[in-house]
Amino acid sequence: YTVFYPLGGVKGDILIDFGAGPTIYQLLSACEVFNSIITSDFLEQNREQLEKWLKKDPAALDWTHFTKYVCELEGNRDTWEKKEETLRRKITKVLKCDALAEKPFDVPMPAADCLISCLCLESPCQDLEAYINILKKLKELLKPGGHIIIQSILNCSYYHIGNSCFPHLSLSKDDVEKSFKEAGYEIVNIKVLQRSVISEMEKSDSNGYYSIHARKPQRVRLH
Ligand SMILES: C[S@@+](CC[C@H](N)C(=O)[O-])C[C@H]1O[C@@H](n2cnc3c(N)ncnc32)[C@H](O)[C@@H]1O
Repeated sequence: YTVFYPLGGVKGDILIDFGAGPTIYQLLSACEVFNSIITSDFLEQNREQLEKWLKKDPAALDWTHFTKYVCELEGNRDTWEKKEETLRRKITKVLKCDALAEKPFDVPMPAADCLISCLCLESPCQDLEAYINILKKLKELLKPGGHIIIQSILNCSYYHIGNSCFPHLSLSKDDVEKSFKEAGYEIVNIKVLQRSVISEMEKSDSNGYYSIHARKPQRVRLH
């Protein structure tokens, strides 16, 4: 939440959320500073969950706990209903995305001011080359000078949800920084938070979180 205006200065017209899963928590601050939000996920069942939340379907996931918390961080817990309404109004599309496809979206996309992606890219990417490749493809979705904000976990090779175990590309902070540079971004900031609880390692072997904010250069560099 500190990345977005007024604290971090990031704002604009169009925001893309890549690989949102069934979740909206990552858009709760952003919805105040973007006019239009395109959210997306690879799986149909996740996109259905997002549509349910948008339609206020009684079977939709309940995000009110998260909304109240974000409002509290922003200084006014009482405005949570207004914030949910703002977010519902600003999400204009729920699209299918695929990090491994030649084009991440199979429909024409408007150039975005910002793209965010949380806990997503390391699952489909099998190696560093694939991670750099998707970063390059995501850059094509941005306006010159556009922002990219990726948040995920570090040095993680697997994670469990319920009885399922998911593979995960294990990246160090150094790998992340090198990949963004290799993909042609200008890094604004990278933050790392070490994992404080080292119990429950059977659920995931990650040792921390990273959050990187980078920009597509304004102009193509001529070598
Ligand atoms: C751990 S979830 C993260 C969801 C959400 N962004 C969050 O922060 O909770 C990983 C997401 O990656 C998506 N995913 C898996 N393969 C993908 C692919 N090839 N392209 C894009 N997203 C993919 C999954 O559908 C899933 O929603």
